[in-house]
Amino acid sequence: MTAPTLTLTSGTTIPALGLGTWPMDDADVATAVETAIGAGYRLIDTAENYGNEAGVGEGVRRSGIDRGEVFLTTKFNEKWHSYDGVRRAFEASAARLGVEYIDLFLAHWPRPAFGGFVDAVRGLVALREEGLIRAVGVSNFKPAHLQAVLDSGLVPDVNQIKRDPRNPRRAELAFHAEHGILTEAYTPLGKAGDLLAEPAITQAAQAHGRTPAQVVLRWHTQTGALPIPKSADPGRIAENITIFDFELTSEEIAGIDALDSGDADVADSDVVGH
Ligand SMILES: NC(=O)C1=CN([C@@H]2O[C@H](COP(=O)(O)OP(=O)(O)OC[C@H]3O[C@@H](n4cnc5c(N)ncnc54)[C@H](OP(=O)(O)O)[C@@H]3O)[C@@H](O)[C@H]2O)C=CC1
Ligand SMILES: O=C(O)C(=O)[C@@H](O)[C@H](O)C(=O)CO
Repeated sequence: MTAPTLTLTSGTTIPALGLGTWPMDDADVATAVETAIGAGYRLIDTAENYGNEAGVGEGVRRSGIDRGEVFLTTKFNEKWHSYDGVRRAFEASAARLGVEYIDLFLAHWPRPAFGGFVDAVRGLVALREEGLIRAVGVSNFKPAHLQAVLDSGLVPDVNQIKRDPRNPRRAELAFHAEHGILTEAYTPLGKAGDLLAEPAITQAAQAHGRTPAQVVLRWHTQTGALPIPKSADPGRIAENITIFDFELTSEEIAGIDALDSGDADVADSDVVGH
């Protein structure tokens, strides 16, 4: 199954679900990416920090798909947080991936103590204007970090944050929506722990003849986020994208919404990151 597309604020289209690739190494990720593309995935998420961009590029090439058919996302670390640094980060990531352009390039963490994230976004916008990247992204940015970017007249296309039914991040999603920023959800399955045994999820799964993971991923897409589940298993890779042919009811969504722990289990991006 292929995911439908969404349109980003800058006009670029993006598949509505992607494959996460951390912590796969180059060899494992090449196999997973080739499998995922065969299963219909068109969005792959990687990062400089994962050390597997070369494997992602290899998987895309092995799949035989045209470069233009796949939406490649990668992220750069704090050491590149300056206007010119972002260009060098782009050149390094593009070389490892073996591509001429990157679809979505993200500042992986804001690292406010370093003081360069606004300049980094400015550098990303310049790369987008030159056609070297198609969309501008950030990750783990709090609304306050985004506000500093917005105050500089810059609007990222995407903020990738941790999100699952116990951590629905409603305030962040509302802020993103207000400013035309798409929310990507990382760790969307809560790492497939006991979340998947929650009755609100298993009951919906039973009602639709689906798995709990499919229900959680469908919840993400029906509540305004783009999930990037990681799997290295061919069966689960296919399972995770087969979610666009059923619809959760508003009662089922409300039941899953009620799993909100009220105390987001999220790393403090004023302090941690890379
Ligand atoms: N921007 C950031 O700072 C961060 C970004 N990320 C990105 O988000 C991606 C996803 O997040 P991640 O933390 O991996 O967590 P996920 O919530 O995607 O969970 C991944 C785990 O769930 C298992 N799994 C996958 N599908 C299923 C299924 N259908 N049924 C049961 N188990 C399943 C996987 O095992 P198996 O492989 O065996 O299927 C793996 O153990 C990362 O790979 C990375 O690309 C992650 C963390 C931080
Ligand atoms: O997975 C990510 O994107 C992260 O930022 C970290 O959670 C992860 O631990 C990492 O990048 C390790 O290299």
